[in-house]
Amino acid sequence: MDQRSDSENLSPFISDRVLVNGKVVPLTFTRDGKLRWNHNDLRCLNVEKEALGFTFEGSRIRVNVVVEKRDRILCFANMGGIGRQSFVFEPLSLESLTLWSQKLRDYIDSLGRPKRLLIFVNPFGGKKCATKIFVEDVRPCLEDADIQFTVIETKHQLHAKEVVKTLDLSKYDGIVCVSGDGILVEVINGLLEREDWSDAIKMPIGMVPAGTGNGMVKSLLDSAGEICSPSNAILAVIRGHTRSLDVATISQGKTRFFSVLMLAWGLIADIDIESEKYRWMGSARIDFYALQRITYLRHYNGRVSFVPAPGFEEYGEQTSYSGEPSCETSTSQQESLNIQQPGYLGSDVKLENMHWRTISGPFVSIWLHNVPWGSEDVLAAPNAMFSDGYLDLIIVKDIPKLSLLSLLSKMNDGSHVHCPHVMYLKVKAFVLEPGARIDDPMKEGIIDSDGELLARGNVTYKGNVKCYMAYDKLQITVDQGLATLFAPV
Ligand SMILES: Nc1ncnc2c1ncn2[C@@H]1O[C@H](COP(=O)(O)OP(=O)(O)OP(=O)(O)O)[C@@H](O)[C@H]1O
Repeated sequence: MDQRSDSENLSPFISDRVLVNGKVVPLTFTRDGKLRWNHNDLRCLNVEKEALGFTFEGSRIRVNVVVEKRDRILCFANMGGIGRQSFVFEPLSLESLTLWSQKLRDYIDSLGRPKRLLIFVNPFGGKKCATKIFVEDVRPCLEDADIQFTVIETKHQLHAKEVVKTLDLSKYDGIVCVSGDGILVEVINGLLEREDWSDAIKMPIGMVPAGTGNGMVKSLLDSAGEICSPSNAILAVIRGHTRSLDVATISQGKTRFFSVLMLAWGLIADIDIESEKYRWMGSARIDFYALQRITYLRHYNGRVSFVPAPGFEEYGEQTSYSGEPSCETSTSQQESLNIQQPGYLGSDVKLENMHWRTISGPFVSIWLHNVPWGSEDVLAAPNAMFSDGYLDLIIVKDIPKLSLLSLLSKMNDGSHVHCPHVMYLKVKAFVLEPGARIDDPMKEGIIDSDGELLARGNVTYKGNVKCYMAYDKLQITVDQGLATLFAPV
């Protein structure tokens, strides 16, 4: 809260007569960060909220401003809800010009905004329009804000992760992903696989929606009441506010995968991954394949164990920690990704000292979520919080097909969690022991984390993507607020 009195706030950094639109007017820059001038009527510009930066044009200063479209008078570019404008003034002497630029620079610097960004653009993500989004929505704002940036267009899967693992992080104040959630996950994994992971993971990461799901950036913008658009997303980066984000470590033997969005096994994973073969249908592929999966509903044997958050202890049966998953079975699909890393090993909490509960299958779906939105129109876990140190667990065991259909249709507003066939709780740690299908014990399932194929069992989806882990017991722990994201306030 601003402790300063009104008179302190209104005392000027600088007050002077300047030229605005050919007319000499008094202009004041007060300590509350507002520029005030009188041009026919009293005008006020909140530098922190509205100004991206300023540039010189000879003896004039151009303050580059963003305004919501409904407020705009003049707009140079249509940015989906946001317009770019500028306020130009001309100090009457060289000394005055120097003083104005110094005061504005000092104020903007005091806001802690990033000055140098590394930007990944994934031309392959979503509708393949990341490059267009970068050129039309992102770059003009960065230029207005006078931010230096280096752009890397990702060339293949794991390219962003490779870059981040060896990057000289001292050259940047943040990393921005113009992509879907996949590049974010690669960046997080790259940072945590570095030897200097404990410093590296403090690097703020920004997201600009250019993928299919965009669950993370939707969660960030929605939590601030903003629509999920590239312009709102890049403004959050430029303004430089951050929030911390829980990171889940999924481990199996010595293999680790760091997840920030979700883990799914059963129905959701099957729909997410297997519907890839209908990618030619566009976004309709998910609905089409979901219908197919409900019609021929699969039930999986298996077991989940978890440490419930306070208030959720009534779920499941009491059990004890069954020990770390050690996976001997290295499948051929997993080998190239199952590499020992020198980085972060996961939380060092004493899992054996915690109070474990367990639920046995058959299951229709197991879904763990770190943030509320799974994609722009799926509010998967309405109570999930960015840094509460817990994952939201959504379990569906048995359910009539019609109820399941209605449940899926309720996911766009999060009301599916109130369905009587759904268990919805928060957990601190989690163990998954995935089994085979009830109807055909020769067939197993898929484990999906953050849109990546984490593991696949026998005789299921045959995509040519390699898996990180074997279809076997795996464990998940949560590190509260380990990562940092640029976020609107
Ligand atoms: N040039 C490229 N060609 C092919 N794949 C790429 C390329 N660059 C990155 N990738 C891979 O594309 C995958 C998907 O990327 P991204 O997450 O940006 O989009 P998406 O899957 O459409 O969106 P979302 O994850 O939000 O659903 C990532 O796994 C990434 O490694």
